[in-house]
Amino acid sequence: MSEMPGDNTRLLAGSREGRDAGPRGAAGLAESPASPARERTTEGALEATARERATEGTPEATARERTAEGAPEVTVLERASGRGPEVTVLERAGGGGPGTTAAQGQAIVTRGLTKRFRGGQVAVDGLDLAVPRGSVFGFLGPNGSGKTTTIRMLLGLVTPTEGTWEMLGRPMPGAIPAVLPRVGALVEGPAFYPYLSGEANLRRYDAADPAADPRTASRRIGLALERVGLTAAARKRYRAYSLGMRQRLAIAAALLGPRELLVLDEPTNGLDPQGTREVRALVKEIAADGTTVFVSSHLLAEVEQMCTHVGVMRTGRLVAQGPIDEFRRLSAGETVMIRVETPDTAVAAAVLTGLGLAGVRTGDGETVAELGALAPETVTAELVTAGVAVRGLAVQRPSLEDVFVRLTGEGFDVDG
Ligand SMILES: Nc1ncnc2c1ncn2[C@@H]1O[C@H](COP(=O)(O)OP(=O)(O)OP(=O)(O)O)[C@@H](O)[C@H]1O
Repeated sequence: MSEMPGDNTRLLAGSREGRDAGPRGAAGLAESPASPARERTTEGALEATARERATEGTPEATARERTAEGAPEVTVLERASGRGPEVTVLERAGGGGPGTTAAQGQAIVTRGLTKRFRGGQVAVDGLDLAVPRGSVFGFLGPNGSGKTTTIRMLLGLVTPTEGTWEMLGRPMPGAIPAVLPRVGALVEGPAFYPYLSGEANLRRYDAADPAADPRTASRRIGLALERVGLTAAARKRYRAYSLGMRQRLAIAAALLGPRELLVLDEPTNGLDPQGTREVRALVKEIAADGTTVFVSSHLLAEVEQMCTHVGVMRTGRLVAQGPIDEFRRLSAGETVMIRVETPDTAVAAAVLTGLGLAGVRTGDGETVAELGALAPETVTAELVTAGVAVRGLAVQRPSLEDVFVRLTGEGFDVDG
């Protein structure tokens, strides 16, 4: 999505006025604006802040969960309100104590990054992002939640209204000339010529980069094609490429040169299932080579498959962030339910209550309870012994999506 011409937002630090500057025309940012207050936990732990987004005056409940022995602690402060809590689960930026700047362990750090478009639309609101080096960071959020705008700010294509950011340990946008050559990006797909081969297209692309040495172009292009698995199809015309091959060529264009960070905006959007699989596999391969990958998506399933870390956006705000394993651990700690399908709902309820299960309730042809530590086979045996006609029995374990919905109040597309 491109910025409106004449956007005259300005940097808080006042280093630039008026129009956005291109990547090479950017001036330095000064001090970071104050970040929102945030509950601190111990070194390496997750941090959490909760903000009320429901009605005033509701009682505040505090829940502290220790997920596992020695595991990072997640503090969830929530208001007992009708809607889900708004929780920011933030991993502390790379081991830095108070007073340290963005740690070298982070590929991207933002503080209070905000974009307000002309007309007042706040596309990104006070973003505090921490993307560890070596991670595959899934930037997850529904359409319109501010992912593209964030990526464009990170790359210096759109000027933030407020906030600061660092990439590869350097303050931006001042360090853009030094940093961007080490960053590959795919924001809007590059336009390729249909009648030229993949290789010839990359050659044109490479030639347009003033920083690229023409004497080493062939080597760069060969390596990029090899990296995305298109060496054999290098001389085929672009129009004969499948959707997946086309997207892999676009990623090759972002990989012309050694990159420490690859930024991909919805790289599987519009692809067929085969193309989607190819791109996901490629992302994993690139990450396995040591490149940090920051990839946006509106599909939770995709982020789950590809990513080691996740940041969740909703209406311009980052509502949860951390290693995907931590979210998995949270989901493992959630209540497992048992659902018994039976015409004998009252007897079944009595059996489950007798077994000490909590939250027993009956519905139309079913009895439901929290399974707790009991084995489902124990429950089944007791039901049968009591003469309950069991037509079906299901154990419902919460999914990662359940955790995200609880944390963010937001559902995600789960197809693909
Ligand atoms: N140039 C612009 N001028 C005004 N509003 C804009 C501009 N670009 C984006 N927006 C608005 O900012 C919000 C966030 O858009 P953005 O494209 O960043 O979201 P997204 O999460 O990437 O969604 P999508 O995947 O649909 O692009 C949207 O409401 C969008 O309409």
